[in-house]
Amino acid sequence: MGKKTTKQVSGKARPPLGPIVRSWLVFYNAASAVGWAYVLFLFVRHLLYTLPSPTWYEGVYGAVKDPLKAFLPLSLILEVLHAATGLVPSGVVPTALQMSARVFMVWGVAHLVPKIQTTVYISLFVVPWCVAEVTRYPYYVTAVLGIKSEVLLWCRYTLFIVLYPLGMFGEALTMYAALGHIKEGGLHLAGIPLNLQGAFQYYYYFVLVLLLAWMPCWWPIYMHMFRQRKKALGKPSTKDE
Ligand SMILES: CCCCCCCCCCCCC[C@@H](O)CC(=O)SCCNC(=O)CCNC(=O)[C@H](O)C(C)(C)COP(=O)(O)OP(=O)(O)OC[C@H]1O[C@@H](n2cnc3c(N)ncnc32)[C@H](O)[C@@H]1OP(=O)(O)O
Repeated sequence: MGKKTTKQVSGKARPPLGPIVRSWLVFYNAASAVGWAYVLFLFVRHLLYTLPSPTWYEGVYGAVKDPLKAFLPLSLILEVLHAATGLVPSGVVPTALQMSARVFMVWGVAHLVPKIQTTVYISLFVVPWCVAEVTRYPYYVTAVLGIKSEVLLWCRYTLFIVLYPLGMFGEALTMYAALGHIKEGGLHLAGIPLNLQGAFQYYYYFVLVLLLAWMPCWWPIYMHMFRQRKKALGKPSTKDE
């Protein structure tokens, strides 16, 4: 009833954000941007220390693992909570799939399978994650504050076209390579080898099923991003909705 609403990329009309929600989202998005920028910084610093060595990639996981292990599970919970409570108009399912996929890659694959940590595959997904997030979160900060930044808007809804397939293939290759090590009994928890004769032998099948699920789960999210892009960067509609 005469309530002021704004219509945005999500296509959902929603009332303007209150000061507490706005402040929280600015804080959360700014902190996330800093977190991802820090991971990218650790990666670049590692490159500067190790290049042109042909084995530069071996220490990448060691360089970036601590912040990733700490803040990815927290951001999974918060992003899903934001979407589920309507604080942000994101879909709960794509958000939950996207974030749990990342937590799984770090904790369920890289952490548990030490032999995978020194492979080049780690860089194939960590770099696309970082590049996507150092533009996505600053874009959200400007969106929440009502600031228009054409550059951030363009980056948020364009870079994913390349980064998403790259990240997905990096993740899939990592899982595929990890399967071989898991079969050989290369599953470790806190440095202790896990007994593959016991319940942990099922972990091989668990990772295999997820690897097979990656493609069908990834494609709808990628298509979702193209729809968002069309709404964000497409020609403005002349129709008044
Ligand atoms: C053990 C279980 C494991 C299960 C795994 C199952 C398999 C899953 C396979 C998945 C494959 C994943 C591959 C992937 O990991 C590879 C990569 O990520 S590579 C790097 C490139 N990636 C990206 O660019 C994607 C980054 N992620 C996202 O964009 C989101 O997570 C996603 C859910 C995919 C899409 O987000 P969303 O729907 O929210 O789109 P929008 O950004 O357009 O937002 C819509 C509106 O909501 C507002 N919004 C959203 N978040 C915020 C926020 N934090 N603060 C403020 N506002 C926010 C946004 O502004 C839009 O608002 P409006 O409509 O008003 O304009």
